[in-house]
Amino acid sequence: MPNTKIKIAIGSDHAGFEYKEALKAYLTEFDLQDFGTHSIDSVDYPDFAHPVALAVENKEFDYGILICGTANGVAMTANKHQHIRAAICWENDIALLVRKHNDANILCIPARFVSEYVAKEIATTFLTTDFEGGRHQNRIDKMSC
Ligand SMILES: O=C(CO)[C@H](O)[C@H](O)[C@H](O)COP(=O)(O)O
Repeated sequence: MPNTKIKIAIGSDHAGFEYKEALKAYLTEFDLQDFGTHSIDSVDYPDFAHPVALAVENKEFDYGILICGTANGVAMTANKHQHIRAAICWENDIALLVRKHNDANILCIPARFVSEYVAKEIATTFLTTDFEGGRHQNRIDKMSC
């Protein structure tokens, strides 16, 4: 039987490590691959954001999830990659809209500013909401410079 689960690349720095572990345990209906980090020892977020973004850019994974303290470092790093639309989400409706309107393909969670409950809610919404297309596709087409 083929594995039809949605494939997710997940990564974090030390600030996001505990939420990454919680999401791995929670998102059991998805096929998650952990790109690290693997402890709370201090690390540099680009060392994890680049590999996750590259894996999504290369279409090896459907979506990415990146977690750091504010989510800004991982988002800035991931958005350096072609065809990556990494979106910082801190509440559920934003996760909904970055999928519906922006076709975001990497979810960035600010671990130091949202509860674990909200992080799980955001991740579920992000991974189960479809892009609306239409006028939003036109706008995405204009993003590249
Ligand atoms: O939030 C961040 C900046 O975008 C980073 O992800 C880090 O988590 C943060 O800078 C870590 O700070 P620390 O003082 O080294 O723990």
